[in-house]
Amino acid sequence: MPHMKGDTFDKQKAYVPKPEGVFFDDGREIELLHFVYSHPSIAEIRGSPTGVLKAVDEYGRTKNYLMNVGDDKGKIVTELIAEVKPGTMVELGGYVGYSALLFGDAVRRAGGKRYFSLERNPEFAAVIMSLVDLAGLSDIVRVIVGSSSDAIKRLHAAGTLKVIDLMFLDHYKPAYLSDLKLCEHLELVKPGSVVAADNAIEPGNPPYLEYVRSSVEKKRERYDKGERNGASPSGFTDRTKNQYRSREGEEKLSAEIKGNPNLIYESKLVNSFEPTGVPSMTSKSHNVAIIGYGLSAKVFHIPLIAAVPEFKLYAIVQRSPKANDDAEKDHPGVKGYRSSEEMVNDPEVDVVVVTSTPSSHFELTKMALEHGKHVAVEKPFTHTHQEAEELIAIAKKHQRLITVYQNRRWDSDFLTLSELIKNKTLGRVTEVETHFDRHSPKVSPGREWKMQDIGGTAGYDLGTHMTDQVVTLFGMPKRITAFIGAQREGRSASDEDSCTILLHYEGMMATVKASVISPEVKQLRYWVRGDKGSFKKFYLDVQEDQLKAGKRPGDTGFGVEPEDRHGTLTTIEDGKASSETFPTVKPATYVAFYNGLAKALAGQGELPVKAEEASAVIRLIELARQSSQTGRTLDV
Ligand SMILES: C[S@@+](CC[C@H](N)C(=O)[O-])C[C@H]1O[C@@H](n2cnc3c(N)ncnc32)[C@H](O)[C@@H]1O
Repeated sequence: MPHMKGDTFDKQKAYVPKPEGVFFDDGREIELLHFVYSHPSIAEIRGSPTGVLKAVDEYGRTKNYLMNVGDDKGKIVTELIAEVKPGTMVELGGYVGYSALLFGDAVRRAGGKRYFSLERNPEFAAVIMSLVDLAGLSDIVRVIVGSSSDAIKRLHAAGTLKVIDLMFLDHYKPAYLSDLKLCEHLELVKPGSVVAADNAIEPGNPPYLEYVRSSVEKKRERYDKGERNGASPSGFTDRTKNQYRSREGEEKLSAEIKGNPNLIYESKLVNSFEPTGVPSMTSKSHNVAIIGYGLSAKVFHIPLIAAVPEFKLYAIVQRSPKANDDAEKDHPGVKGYRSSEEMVNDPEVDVVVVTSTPSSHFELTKMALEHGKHVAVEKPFTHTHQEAEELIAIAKKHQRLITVYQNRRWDSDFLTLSELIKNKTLGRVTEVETHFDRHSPKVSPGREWKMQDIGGTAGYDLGTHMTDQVVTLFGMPKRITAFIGAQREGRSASDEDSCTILLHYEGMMATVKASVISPEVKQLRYWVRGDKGSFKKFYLDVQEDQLKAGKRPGDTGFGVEPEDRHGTLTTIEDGKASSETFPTVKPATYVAFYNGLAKALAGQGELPVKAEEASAVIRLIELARQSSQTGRTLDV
């Protein structure tokens, strides 16, 4: 798409700024008609869509603000029209006809037949008709007066509208999703249809964006549950919700419609400018800088960031690139920094992702926060929980967000287990075993150097993942007993490579286990028992291996566990046990972490992992190591 961040706006064509209070329906629309019809060049304007548009722009520049799509954003859609060549195009929300003139003309030039402009306000609709007539576009543009959902139903029932090749959504924000689902339901929007939505990011339309970006599986799950459009819109400000209320009354959404969950949307965000010169959409896109260019950056963070449209990989800090390992070569166009100090002074950086060695997390995170950046820290958050608390305080002071990449909260088998526990299938849980075992009896320095300066891999690496999962499900334990040591031959006990951590709860014990000596055909992952059932699961989540093999979020099968790896659910009825394979849920995938962060940055949700939660986990790891060193059970 042509208009990306960095493009400039031609100030000469700027409309007058949008006023804080009333900005439409105060007589300006009729005044616009008089302005156009009494224009000195009316003779040349007649019959010319471009001429009428020019006159409308002149009014917006010299008289009053108009909520038109404008020249810049308009270009994105006219280019789309030239590409898609729609036979039939529909716009929801016509206002004074700017988009109808611009796009109706483009549809005609691309060989299309019909442009429907749906406008709820009859006075605005009359303005559109008048300008369309003046521009000589009456043969192609039809203005339909009424609320979009009623109009769509009527056009469909009359057989006038059979398919929508291209749809432009620019009306009542909460109706974007309900009207899209209505069009899916009536099979007006079907495979091959293209939908362009204005203001999806700014001022924002989270329900719509979430829907078009959801997987078919997720949509189907909701559909099967009977989820319909909410009659009362959520996720919008009152100003947006009530925008047209005073004149038009309450907007009625077609709440009975469930849509077609089987459609797959390819979703793209495009940055541009409002006709006033205010950037549209760009303001909420965040430049990300990654500190460190090792496995974690390459395998996890970079592909996941690339999957979230609100983020742009902007810079990578790599201290010493090598001929065969050079971030700048691997990512042309991304800024390369040799030092984090230099990077944090770059005002373009919005979010810093810290993937360097764990012992450096504290200092680098502190520095980034103090330079006004939001920070996502790779796990383990810090070495000590005092450090973690200090970072939380610094983030608060600077009003920045801080989160920790505890990605295993989005392991598909963990989400499956969470479901089983939440819906009480297992009854009252009495024992949890969570394992991260492998058979690697030889020391492999490549894997472990990263953790050596904070005491080996066991507690801080695998321990933090698994403890975080347990705490996410059950909260903080009351006491802790641990054995953390070395299983590999010839290692001193302080070279921790394995751990058994017992987390004591009221009436429940959780065992967190990481072993490096575990000769098995298939490794145990979870064994969770309750008074109604038990869940046993082998194998690890597939995402890490898939990412390492080059598979990317959005690729077919990403995150999906093969059926022969699914877990077993055993339940008891009348004292008799029976077992069945229990399907692993379809994954939210690790992208959920960055999607959550984007939402939190937009003020539309909580952080995906709260730093306080990650700090509590570090505290448990510290206690576990202390318990192991002293041979005692410790209170938490
Ligand atoms: C942002 S303006 C449209 C601007 C227009 N597309 C352009 O670029 O020239 C939004 C319009 O949607 C109309 N509208 C709001 N809710 C509507 C609904 N449910 N059905 C049809 N039109 C609606 C408003 O009356 C307003 O004129």
